[in-house]
Amino acid sequence: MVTTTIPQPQTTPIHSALIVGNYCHDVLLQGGAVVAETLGGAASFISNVFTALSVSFHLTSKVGFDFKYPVNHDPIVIPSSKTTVFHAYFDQGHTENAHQDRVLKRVEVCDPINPSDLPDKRFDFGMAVGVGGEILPGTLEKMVEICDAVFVDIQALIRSFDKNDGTVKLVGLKESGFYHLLPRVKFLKASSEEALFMDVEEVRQWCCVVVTHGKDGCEVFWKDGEMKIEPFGANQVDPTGAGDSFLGGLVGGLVHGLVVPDAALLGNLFGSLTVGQIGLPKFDLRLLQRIKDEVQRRKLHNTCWFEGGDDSMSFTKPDGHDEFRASLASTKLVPTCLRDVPRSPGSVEQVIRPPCNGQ
Ligand SMILES: Nc1ncnc2c1ncn2[C@@H]1O[C@H](COP(=O)(O)OP(=O)(O)OP(=O)(O)O)[C@@H](O)[C@H]1O
Ligand SMILES: O[C@H]1[C@H](O)[C@@H](O)[C@H](O)[C@@H](O)[C@H]1O
Repeated sequence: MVTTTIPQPQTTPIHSALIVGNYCHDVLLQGGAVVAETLGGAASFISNVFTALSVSFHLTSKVGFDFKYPVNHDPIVIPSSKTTVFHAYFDQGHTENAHQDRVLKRVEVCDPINPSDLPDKRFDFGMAVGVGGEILPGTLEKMVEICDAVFVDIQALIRSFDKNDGTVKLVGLKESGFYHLLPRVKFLKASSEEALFMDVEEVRQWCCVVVTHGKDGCEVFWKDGEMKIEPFGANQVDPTGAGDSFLGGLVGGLVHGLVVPDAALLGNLFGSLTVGQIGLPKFDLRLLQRIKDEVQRRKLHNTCWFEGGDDSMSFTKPDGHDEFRASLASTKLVPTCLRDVPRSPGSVEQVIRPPCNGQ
């Protein structure tokens, strides 16, 4: 019998995604002076990358009556509360238990996100991406119940805040109150500073762990192996949100059918694009189109790894990985034009002067 294969149309898979974490106001300070004020929060950086990559999502975020930025996905406004505010001090780095490149202080805090604030429906995947302690253990528990796969930024779990001045400190993951939920989490992202507060060897038995290393790229750890993923060059002016955009790029890549090592390259690319701008980055439209074209050409799956694809295949560095990296790097080489830059949410930020010079 002769059989024919009907060619399938090239479409972007539709997924239902849930992002959970509060928007915040970021104030960048250097030498005792305010150098910029911008929209912040991992939820805003990730939404920005998802929108750039045409990934649709539902967002649960809380802000206060004073929230001052336009956003595409409306937050829940709490009339009796102020919006969470972080002050980032760029000349006080290298203190014990703090971010290496800056000291962060949470100077206002909005209400936590309760389990009852989450929608009563199921999602293909969810992202727990709090910044100010707003995600409670019960909230993460509900997320793992209503989402088929959950991605977690460890900063949502291990931050504590000094009682007097709000300085961000980190606690061990085991002591965080979230540890028992890790076997139900698919993916945990940590910066190299945050990774010191977890036992990577233990956690990788349960979920995929990715550790970001700033300008040196990232490492992916899973049960049976690990892999270093090369970075992209950048002229860093503000590191804020690099990890968030990284996570947006990585998950966006998985949604588009990339395997984990290739998706991590996309994460590195969006991290590098973010450090080159102050606050929430604006992506050039032609650059985005080139990135999306490369991703479409590269995708090896029609389903995602987190939808139960072949694990061994998803974690092996596939043939053509280095060529994919080179083609992504080349998307940045074509000169961009300011008039192509879309006005994204948060574009009314006030920038007074850059917080740090390129390295
Ligand atoms: N200077 C840089 N040059 C190129 N790429 C960078 C640079 N800094 C960060 N990146 C990219 O962004 C990713 C995340 O950066 P980083 O490790 O600093 O995260 P983070 O500490 O969580 O960031 P943040 O807390 O500021 O959001 C890195 O893995 C890398 O791919
Ligand atoms: O906007 C930033 C960003 O989301 C960072 O990832 C987070 O560490 C900060 O707390 C926040 O203010």
